[in-house]
Amino acid sequence: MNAHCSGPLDAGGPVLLIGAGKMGGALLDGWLARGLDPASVFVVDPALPEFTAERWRRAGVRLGPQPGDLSGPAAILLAVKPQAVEGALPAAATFAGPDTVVVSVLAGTTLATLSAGLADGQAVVRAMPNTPAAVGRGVTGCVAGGQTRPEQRDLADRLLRAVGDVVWVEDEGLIDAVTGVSGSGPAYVFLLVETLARAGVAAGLPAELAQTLARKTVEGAGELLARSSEPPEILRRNVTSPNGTTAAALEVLMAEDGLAPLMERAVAAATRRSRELAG
Ligand SMILES: NC(=O)C1=CN([C@@H]2O[C@H](COP(=O)(O)OP(=O)(O)OC[C@H]3O[C@@H](n4cnc5c(N)ncnc54)[C@H](O)[C@@H]3O)[C@@H](O)[C@H]2O)C=CC1
Ligand SMILES: O=C(O)[C@@H]1CCC=N1
Repeated sequence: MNAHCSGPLDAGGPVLLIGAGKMGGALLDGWLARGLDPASVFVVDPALPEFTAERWRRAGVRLGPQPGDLSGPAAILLAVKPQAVEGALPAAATFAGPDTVVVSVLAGTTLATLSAGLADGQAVVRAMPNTPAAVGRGVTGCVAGGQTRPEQRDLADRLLRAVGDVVWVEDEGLIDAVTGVSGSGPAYVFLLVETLARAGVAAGLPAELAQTLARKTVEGAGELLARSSEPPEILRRNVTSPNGTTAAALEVLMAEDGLAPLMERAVAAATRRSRELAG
């Protein structure tokens, strides 16, 4: 697993995180878990919960740096909500130096928007991670701006790889669909747990038992998928006895109006929303 590559994570210089909520916080925890020197990590976030701030402060992370405390970090990781980009980009521009790579995880925020708020020629990477990053099992799709040098792209890759796998695309237009599949994807899986549990209740199970069964089923299936070299289709077939119970369920799920068109519509909606956010 890439998140567990050998040797402590080395960014070759300070790293500034702007926005340390769910996604930024997961990245920061991943960096610390991978051995990045906490004294080289700076965080700007005006609304951190005190217990989170205290945990990072105690780890040695430096919170709320002023421009004089840090100039030209190796990387700036931007992880505010897309709607807050206009407030956060000036801060990034203030701290960035000519060799800083600015890595954004903001949904629907294009390389052009990022570049417009930064100095001419600033290296920029647009990335789309997902929340399993919080347990080192994320997957991030990225695209690098034209001004980004190979070593800056490598640094972005190392920082994102600290929390899971990383894939690069050359065409920025693909990032909207990456968002629709893997950025938002964990929510679809959690909804599956919720709806499977509800269906269990409808089939006669007590609610708590249905929730346990649904949750453990998705956890176990995910782990089996992770550990198996078989494609999901084979793992599905392994559950399905001819004329058995699974076949009966799959007849519903794989019908013309079953899960496939529903998932296609859901991913298309997320992809479309990512494009809308880009304006
Ligand atoms: N949550 C998810 O599943 C994923 C989120 N993303 C992207 O990550 C970004 C952050 O999302 P979440 O972490 O879910 O949101 P969040 O609300 O948990 O975190 C955002 C953080 O930014 C801080 N913030 C707001 N304005 C700021 C400013 N001007 N300067 C510094 N910090 C500021 C807030 O206090 C907050 O802690 C979004 O752009 C989202 O599109 C990307 C992939 C997955
Ligand atoms: O819902 C969102 O907009 C963000 C981006 C991908 C996951 N969460």
